[in-house]
Amino acid sequence: MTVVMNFLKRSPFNKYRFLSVISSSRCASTLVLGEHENGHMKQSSLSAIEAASRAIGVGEEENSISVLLAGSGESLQKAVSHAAMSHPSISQVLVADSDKLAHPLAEPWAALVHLIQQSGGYSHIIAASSSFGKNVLPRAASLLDVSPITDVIDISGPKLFVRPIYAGNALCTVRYTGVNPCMLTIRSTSFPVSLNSADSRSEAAPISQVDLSTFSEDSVGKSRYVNHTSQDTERADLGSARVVITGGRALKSAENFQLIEKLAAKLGGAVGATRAAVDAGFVPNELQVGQTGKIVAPELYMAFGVSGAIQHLAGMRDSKVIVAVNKDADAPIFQVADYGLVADIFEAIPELLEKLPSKK
Ligand SMILES: Cc1cc2nc3c(=O)[nH]c(=O)nc-3n(C[C@H](O)[C@H](O)[C@H](O)COP(=O)(O)OP(=O)(O)OC[C@H]3O[C@@H](n4cnc5c(N)ncnc54)[C@H](O)[C@@H]3O)c2cc1C
Repeated sequence: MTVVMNFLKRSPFNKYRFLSVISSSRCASTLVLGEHENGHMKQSSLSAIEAASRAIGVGEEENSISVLLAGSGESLQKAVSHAAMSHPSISQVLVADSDKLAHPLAEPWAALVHLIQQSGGYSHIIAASSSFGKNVLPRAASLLDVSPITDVIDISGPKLFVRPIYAGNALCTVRYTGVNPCMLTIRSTSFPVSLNSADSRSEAAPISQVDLSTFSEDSVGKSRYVNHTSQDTERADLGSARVVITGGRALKSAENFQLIEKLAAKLGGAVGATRAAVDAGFVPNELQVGQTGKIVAPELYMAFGVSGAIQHLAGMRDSKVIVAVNKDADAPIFQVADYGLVADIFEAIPELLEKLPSKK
């Protein structure tokens, strides 16, 4: 289905651009899968709306964007009110209110998307490349018998998308030539929502209830909700933080990793970790940055005792300013760093903690 057509060299990270063909059609009507927590639509879903509004509508006369929220109870109602005011491009908010959808489980959600597509006939369905989106979208695509395009970082036209391949060492341009809907997951770091466009509506978008009378029960009960743990809300969210302070295996223990946490607190940033640090049990898995962890692109990324393995770089190389501290002058992290310090982290971090002013 995917045909590689040409190769273009890309600098400075030795990336290559491929053009491959998957398929095409005209008018855009987009369904965005909205994730919500504590009565708020998540920032990553706002990025999915931003992606839909910025790019899918290119060259189209009209691009209507419907945002789908599912769940039950007060939290859903609050999230719906938030979503309806959250972005100027939203045409309507669709609400699927049912106990069967109380938790964001992939199987009932995929069945819901299938049901809505039957009546809505959307040209595009978009979700953020979060655990939720990566879980739901391929299942829904399978029910709709289309091939999804994942991890999109740029949209050149309604059916023309750019996505990284080979751990971010190459970029692939994909043309979708399949039938509707064209289904995408997008990297939220590539579609930041500007403060001007968020919260800039004077009136709430219309809200419609989804008719669930034909919702299939078959999908319910295939997976079971156990519990939900959420990151410490005091700390900046790793996926959207402006500053990320990351520690590697060199920290040696969970106790020493507190140096990274103290520095992050001082700079008002989020804590990140390499897979080696996670595997060694210094910090939980949710802090892992990289190919198999979170993708981040903060204003400032500081890496302490991180070698710069290709799988780690895949998750942070798009950061605006990269600072690396490593005692090995030949560590690969220095090849992507804007500022590098060859030093022992157990000397450098305490000195930084002492000399840096605290964030107000
Ligand atoms: C399929 C696959 C997926 C993967 N996904 C990820 C991923 O998502 N994220 C990820 O991070 N990794 C991932 N990895 C693992 C990756 O290949 C590396 O093993 C890992 O990133 C290394 O972590 P590290 O830099 O902390 O450790 P190391 O490679 O051991 O590097 C430690 C560094 O610390 C330096 N150092 C040691 N002591 C000090 C000191 N006192 N002061 C200063 N510097 C010091 C050393 O010079 C060295 O450069 C993946 C691997 C595979 C195979």
